[in-house]
Amino acid sequence: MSLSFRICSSPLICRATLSNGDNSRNHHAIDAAFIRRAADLAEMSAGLTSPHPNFGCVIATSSGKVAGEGYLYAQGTKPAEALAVEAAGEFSRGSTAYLNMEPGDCHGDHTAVSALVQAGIERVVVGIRHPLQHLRGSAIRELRSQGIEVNVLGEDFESKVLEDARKSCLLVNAPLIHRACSQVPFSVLKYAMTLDGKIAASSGHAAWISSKLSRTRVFELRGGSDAVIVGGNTVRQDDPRLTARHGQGHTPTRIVMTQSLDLPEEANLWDVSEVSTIVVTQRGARKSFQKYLASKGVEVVEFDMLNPREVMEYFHLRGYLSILWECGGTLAASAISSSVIHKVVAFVAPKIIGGSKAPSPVGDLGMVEMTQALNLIDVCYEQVGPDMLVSGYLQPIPDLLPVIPSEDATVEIDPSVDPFEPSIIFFYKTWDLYGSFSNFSPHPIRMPCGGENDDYMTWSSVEHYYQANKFVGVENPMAHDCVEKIRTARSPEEAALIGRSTLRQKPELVRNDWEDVKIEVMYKALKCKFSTYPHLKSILLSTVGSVLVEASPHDLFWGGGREGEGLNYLGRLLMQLRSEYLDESSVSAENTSSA
Ligand SMILES: NC(=O)C1=CN([C@@H]2O[C@H](COP(=O)(O)OP(=O)(O)OC[C@H]3O[C@@H](n4cnc5c(N)ncnc54)[C@H](OP(=O)(O)O)[C@@H]3O)[C@@H](O)[C@H]2O)C=CC1
Ligand SMILES: Nc1c(N[C@@H]2O[C@H](COP(=O)(O)O)[C@@H](O)[C@H]2O)[nH]c(=O)[nH]c1=O
Repeated sequence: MSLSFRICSSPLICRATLSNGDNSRNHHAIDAAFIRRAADLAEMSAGLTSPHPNFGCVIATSSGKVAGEGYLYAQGTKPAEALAVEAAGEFSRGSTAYLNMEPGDCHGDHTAVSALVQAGIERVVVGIRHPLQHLRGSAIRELRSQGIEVNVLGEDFESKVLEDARKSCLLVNAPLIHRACSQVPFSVLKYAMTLDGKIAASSGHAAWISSKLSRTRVFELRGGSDAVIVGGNTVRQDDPRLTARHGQGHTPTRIVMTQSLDLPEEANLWDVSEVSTIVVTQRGARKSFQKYLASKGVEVVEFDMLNPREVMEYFHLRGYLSILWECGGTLAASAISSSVIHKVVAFVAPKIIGGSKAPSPVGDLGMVEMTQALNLIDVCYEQVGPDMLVSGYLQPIPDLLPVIPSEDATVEIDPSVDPFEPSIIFFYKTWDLYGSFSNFSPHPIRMPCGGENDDYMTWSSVEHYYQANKFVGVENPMAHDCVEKIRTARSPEEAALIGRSTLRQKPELVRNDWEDVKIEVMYKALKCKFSTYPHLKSILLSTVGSVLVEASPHDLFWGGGREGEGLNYLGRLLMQLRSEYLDESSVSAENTSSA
């Protein structure tokens, strides 16, 4: 079965026609086709302004007619959903709205949600949930609370055709999804090469390999990126402009990566009258040239270790979502080796230039056998004028299902958690609302000291017990001293300080099996604490259904990390304990009722 669209302008009544005439039975195919259309619309907003989430919306009537469409023009402009219902007018009432992605903003009068509600939309189909943790699920909940049926692909129903449609939604917002899941911007390596695999002649001359049409596509790619990056050699060789001459809004920042800072005094990139340029270099490189660049308005950023990963982490922190790499093979190889390149876009021109010294798109990666070659995924082929455009991903788009902070395994640990709409309780400092979950909370526990005699001792906090256990059982008087120092430490902070610094400075005092037993040690201490203090157990049980996350930005093992990158083992152990207490109480309730 095939589905075809005719897009009309005003009055925007278009038709999605099922070729076999049956438009009632195959709902999945219809939903999938409209969602793909919403993703195509979303794609249109890429590059009109600085990259932002791309939103598209299709309003379809119950008979499968497209009544209205819209896409977000730029951040702060009318939501795609509002544009679509406006276009659909009275046809919105009772219709279905197809959204490539859950809207972020759902409170107030001029949001996507209010537009859909006020227009009388009956059903909303969402391609993917919003990838950012703090926004995910809110709009869906709000729509449902207003009585609108909401279906999310992959959650409410699954099929191959819907999975493909969902993928198009992931792809159209790949940079945002990467931002939500990793510490680097989404990076695309683009190059133009001859049929014999050269990106320039042996002389270094490269203007031009690809056709004018292909180069226009490059302008569009630039327009959809936050920044374009090249290496020092490309600046010396090509004197590029790297502007997005596609006639529309956004122009990306230009970035030059150079170790030597041995760059020409006159270069197109030093003209920052329309677009800015940032030069990233090794700390201390050519200070006088740095001053010269600064006088031209070029920003220079020094790095202790100039490498693609450090540079990408830096631009991630500066808020960059997507980067287009237009460098030569030397820097490209370094970037691929550092795993910062996610997608490759190659224009292959039907030309042969030859030359054993002519540069190729990717320098040495240290591979010696074809079995080591990197295989692209989701490869696309497209003819652009005389050239062939081959693109594909070096790394898959991270999937968003199911979404639990820090670890998908949370649901396995605690089945009471809804994998799709987890409510999250963060705890960290002892004075916070759930501060008693912290290991630093002032709740002494009585536990065996772990030595040979296994006498019970009182530990001022879980932290005291946990830190001391690093050195328990080690046949060294200094280890015994350390345990005692930690046990008598005046605060959990002091206990942590002694434990952590001794582990770093005198690793020989740490028990050999520490890495294997530390989770068990923590679990026992937590179990003792929550069993000793009934009111703490009640607080823990009151959180049923919520994900517990220790909001430590530094501790990526016990805590959830700054952006959910931590393993959150403390949160996980507390959820496990909660689950066990729940099981115990349901067993005792059963016993009481059967007695
Ligand atoms: N057809 C096409 O699509 C393209 C063709 N070209 C052509 O390629 C040739 C240049 O290729 P190439 O020499 O590989 O140029 P690159 O753009 O890869 O520049 C390499 C330079 O990048 C800088 N650099 C900074 N950090 C690193 C790092 N960690 N690893 C590697 N490099 C780093 C260094 O600059 P420094 O020496 O200043 O310290 C290095 O010399 C030119 O002939 C150009 O015309 C270039 C781009 C695209
Ligand atoms: N030679 C070559 C490309 N080269 C890339 O384009 C840069 C020049 O950009 P600009 O100065 O803005 O026109 C150059 O430094 C290099 O990064 N690109 C292509 O699409 N096709 C080509 O054939």
